[in-house]
Amino acid sequence: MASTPNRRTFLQAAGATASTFMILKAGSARTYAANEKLNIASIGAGGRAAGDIQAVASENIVALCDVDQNRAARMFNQFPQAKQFKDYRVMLQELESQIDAVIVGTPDHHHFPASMAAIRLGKHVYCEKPLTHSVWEARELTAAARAAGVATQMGNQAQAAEETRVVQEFVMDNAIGQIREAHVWTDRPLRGLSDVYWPQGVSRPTEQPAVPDSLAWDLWLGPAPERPYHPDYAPFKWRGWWDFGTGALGDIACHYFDPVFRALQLGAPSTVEASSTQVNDETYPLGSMITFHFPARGDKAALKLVWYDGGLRPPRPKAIQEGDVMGPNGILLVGEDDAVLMSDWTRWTMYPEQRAKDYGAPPKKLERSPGHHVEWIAACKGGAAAGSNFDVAGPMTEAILLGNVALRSQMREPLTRAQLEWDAEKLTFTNNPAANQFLRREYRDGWV
Ligand SMILES: NC(=O)C1=CN([C@@H]2O[C@H](COP(=O)(O)OP(=O)(O)OC[C@H]3O[C@@H](n4cnc5c(N)ncnc54)[C@H](OP(=O)(O)O)[C@@H]3O)[C@@H](O)[C@H]2O)C=CC1
Ligand SMILES: O=C1CO[C@H](CO)[C@@H](O)[C@@H]1O
Repeated sequence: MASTPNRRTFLQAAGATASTFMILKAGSARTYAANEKLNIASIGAGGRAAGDIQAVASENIVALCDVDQNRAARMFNQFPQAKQFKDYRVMLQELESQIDAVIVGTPDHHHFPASMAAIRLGKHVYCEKPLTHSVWEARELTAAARAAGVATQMGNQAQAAEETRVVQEFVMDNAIGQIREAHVWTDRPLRGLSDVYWPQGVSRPTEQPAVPDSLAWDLWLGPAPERPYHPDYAPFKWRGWWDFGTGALGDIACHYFDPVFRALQLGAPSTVEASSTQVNDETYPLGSMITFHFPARGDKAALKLVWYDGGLRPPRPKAIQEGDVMGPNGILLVGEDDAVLMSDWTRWTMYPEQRAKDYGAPPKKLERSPGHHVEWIAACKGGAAAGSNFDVAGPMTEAILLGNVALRSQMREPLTRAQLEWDAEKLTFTNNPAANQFLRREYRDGWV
């Protein structure tokens, strides 16, 4: 099933920004016959992208694009009929009329250019988390997807899980009373006490090893400023570098903030403030704490949400006895009378134990998901919007990435430890204009 010409809803004016070319043809959505399959292209075929491709393999996988032929080899072999590319710009141009939907499973610095290129052609998009690299990009991409009327999903798969429904039902049932405080923590970028997932708090390597034969380094860099190849960037370790990744916060918060945002119906924060170990211009710090304040919403009280990474954790609440595990990653909602709900991301548990026994389980009120990728495929075929469509994922990504702006602002005198006041409507910090420079980034020519 290929896109019909009237599925192409955008005309890109040269040099225009996303918000300047929202041209959507009425009635452009097409209908799908029963059992008709989507034609899907994937940008990224190794790493996480391989998992995303497998998850939609019941559709037609028509094209695979990866800058590293070795890492893509497994998917290339599994889908021999798929056309192979190294440059997604070329792929989208050549196969425009044969593609319905696109997966973006690249490192974070490509999420916006790749997703935006697909949306401009009227393609449905599944983009890995975090939705974008900068706050501005999240706003632009969300607006573009909405205007194009394409089906979208961000890759925070736990949004579809049973446990994410359960915590919402706990809160709907007022199980621990009004929630004014929440804490979210991760071990990233550390792996235990003596290992790391990826480097942070380091400076740029000076050695210049040869680029592996299988890797198109300039395409890997894409929109990011030019620099020599180093294995400390690709694969996987790009997460800790400002130019490529979004640090521990960008890596994990799209998973762990999601149930908090859903259960407590959070939108934009009113303030954000960071405290961390040393920050430099190359990498995110080794450890940080970021505090977000959210205003009251309907019957829900104002909320303080604190993020911890690099192995930092919140103080143990009274309700959780010493000896009870507060693992390397977790989420804590603090209610009234010392009651809390805590998750290790697989299961939510209420404390104190006796209160949990007396309460039991919350009434089942929410519809269950058929699966995260299944939701997106159904939405592409005209079904309901997926749970992390960009209207949901975009605003949460914006809020999360504000934390990185607060972190980076610490480097600039006189911004040290400033509490940044956020005007979401105007996409600007009102009390600290110097911080606004970190809301967006520059791109190399030819990418956005
Ligand atoms: N939802 C989830 O549970 C998970 C999500 N993720 C997300 O998935 C994304 C990818 O992460 P991860 O798989 O660890 O990263 P990798 O570094 O392994 O990159 C994934 C693949 O994309 C390729 N790639 C890199 N740049 C391009 C490009 N310009 N065009 C096409 N392909 C490209 C990589 O090639 P190369 O080997 O050369 O880099 C690699 O094969 C991230 O956004 C991450 O946050 C990651 C893990 C789990
Ligand atoms: O879920 C995940 C598992 O860990 C990876 C490394 O931190 C993340 O990128 C990914 O989103």
